[in-house]
Amino acid sequence: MKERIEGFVTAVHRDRYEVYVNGENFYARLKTGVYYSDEREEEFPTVGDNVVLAYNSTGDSLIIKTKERKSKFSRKDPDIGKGEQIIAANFDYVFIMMSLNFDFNLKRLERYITASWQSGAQPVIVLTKTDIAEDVEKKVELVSQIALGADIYTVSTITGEGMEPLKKYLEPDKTIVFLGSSGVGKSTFTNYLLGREVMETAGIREEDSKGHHTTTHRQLFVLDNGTKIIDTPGMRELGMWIVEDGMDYSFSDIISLAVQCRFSDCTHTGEPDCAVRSALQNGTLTDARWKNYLKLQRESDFQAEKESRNKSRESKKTNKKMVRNSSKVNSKMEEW
Ligand SMILES: Nc1nc2c(ncn2[C@@H]2O[C@H](COP(=O)(O)OP(=O)(O)OP(=O)(O)O)[C@@H](O)[C@H]2O)c(=O)[nH]1
Ligand SMILES: [Zn+2]
Repeated sequence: MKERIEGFVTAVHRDRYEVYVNGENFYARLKTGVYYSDEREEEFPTVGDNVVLAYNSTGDSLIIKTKERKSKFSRKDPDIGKGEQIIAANFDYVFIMMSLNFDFNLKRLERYITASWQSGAQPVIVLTKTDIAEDVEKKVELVSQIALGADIYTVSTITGEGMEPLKKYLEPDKTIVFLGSSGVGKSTFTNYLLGREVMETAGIREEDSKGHHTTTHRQLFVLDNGTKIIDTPGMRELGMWIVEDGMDYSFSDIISLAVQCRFSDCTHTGEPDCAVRSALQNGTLTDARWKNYLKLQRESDFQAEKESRNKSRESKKTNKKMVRNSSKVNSKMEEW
């Protein structure tokens, strides 16, 4: 019998995964019987996922299980029946990066913050390019009004100003993802953390199905001290989806309250130490706003239920389609 080991996914390619186990990166494939059966028991792994493998010393190992995720970013994808495409998993902090000059936009920031709380991780707001920005103090004040529960930092990766305090997030066993528009300085920031190595050179060469060599990029870095950094093209696209989709993300205040409740599954209907109820009592959260939020939730629950009904009806068809789509998504990542 093959040896069973655990590791985490550092890159997703067309039909191969890079998995990191005890300081070593190697290739693995999904075990067909587990991942491609009609009653697919396991979620397809994504970057950051902890997986169980049947180790093979002479070739690709086989991934036999995707372990439960503590956090995830996903995107509803109408093309795949069940409709969820997981972008990244198991991160602790979402560094929401926004530039203090041309890119500064509070509405967008609010969406990023809400999406980050919903992912199950902690948002950290990093306002970049202080060296070329104006009215920094005023902008920070505006951000603090919508950032409830998230810490705010201002940095310049060019001068190094403000970078020191962020080092406290770089703990071993913590994982960080970056969320932000193109050009705000995510790569520059990552290179700074990596000691100014050039990210581009971290690419690896892989042979695609037609025998062509394609250069792909690292999707998860491990810093010397063990901190993991996820930087996938999917995260870059996610930023755009969050901005473009029709969902109302303007309830970041309520979501940041809810994560402060004593119980993580608090229903805010009478549990002790409920941050939502106490905000309603002291007036920091108005009744009207709370009711509005509940209404929105009911609507999205109804939507989700409808989707799952449709899904079970089309279960068989969907499963086959999902397999096709997942390889499409992966190949899209490679093109980046
Ligand atoms: N003045 C100034 N420029 C910066 C700073 N950080 C990044 N830049 C510049 O901003 C530009 C974009 O930076 P990137 O790090 O590539 O931005 P990105 O967020 O990774 O962008 P994408 O790769 O498109 O997602 C580059 O020209 C950087 O040199 C900063 O703190 N101050
Ligand atoms: Zn509560």
